[in-house]
Amino acid sequence: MPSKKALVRRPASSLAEGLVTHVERGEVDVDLALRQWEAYTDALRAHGWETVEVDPADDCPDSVFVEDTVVMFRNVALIARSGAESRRAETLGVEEAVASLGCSVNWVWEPGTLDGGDVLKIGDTVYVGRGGRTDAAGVQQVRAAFEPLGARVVAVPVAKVLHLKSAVTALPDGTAVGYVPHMDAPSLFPRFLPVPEPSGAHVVCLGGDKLLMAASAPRTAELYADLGYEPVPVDIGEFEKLEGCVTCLSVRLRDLYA
Ligand SMILES: NC(=O)NCCC[C@H](N)C(=O)O
Repeated sequence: MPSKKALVRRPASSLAEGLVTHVERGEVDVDLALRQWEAYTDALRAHGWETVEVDPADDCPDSVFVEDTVVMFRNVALIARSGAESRRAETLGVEEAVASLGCSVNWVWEPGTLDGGDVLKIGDTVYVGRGGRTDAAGVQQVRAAFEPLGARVVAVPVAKVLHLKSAVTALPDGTAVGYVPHMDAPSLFPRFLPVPEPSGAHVVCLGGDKLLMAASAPRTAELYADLGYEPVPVDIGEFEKLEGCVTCLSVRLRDLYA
């Protein structure tokens, strides 16, 4: 039976110093961010996900964006090596967490770089964004780690946004959903639905027809509802100021052995 666990990591007290690359820095309210994070994790639990907290890392401002530190394929965890040097120390607690859940653990090795936000899985196809955080060696290491397990890795150029998944994710039926002005190569996705808002392109499939998504994309929520999905909106405004989105606040573990 598939597992329904999700790694999450409490926001660091230093959250307000998180990186910004493609947006202007806005003031982050850390208390509000904590309340938004709690509501986000409540939404996961309300839909049957057991949340597993990685130990907090107060000296790593971006550590709440746990998705960037590890990529799962089946029960194999590939520990990332961020293209942002200031984020590299985040992986320590994550290694411990995935190992204690019984995952087989691999690492992206120097000089390769990879952020988990650049990896989008649709079935056995693993799209890897090659952009500001993930380099060619990182893409190659994803191939080496996952293709022997049956994955097909497709490299996708990413120049306009932080990560591949800043611009495109996927619905439960495998349709890619993306905000075209932020994409470099939409034609790489064989089944593709354009959405009208940047944050509408970010969905976390909660199970069945439920889609966790940002409250900042009401028109896209209407589009999904009209297609028979049930949007579950959460306000993650403080994380959006740091280029975060709903996907980056958790890592779902759906194929654990135990
Ligand atoms: N996967 C993601 O979308 N991660 C967001 C990371 C935001 C963080 N401030 C960063 O620049 O690394």
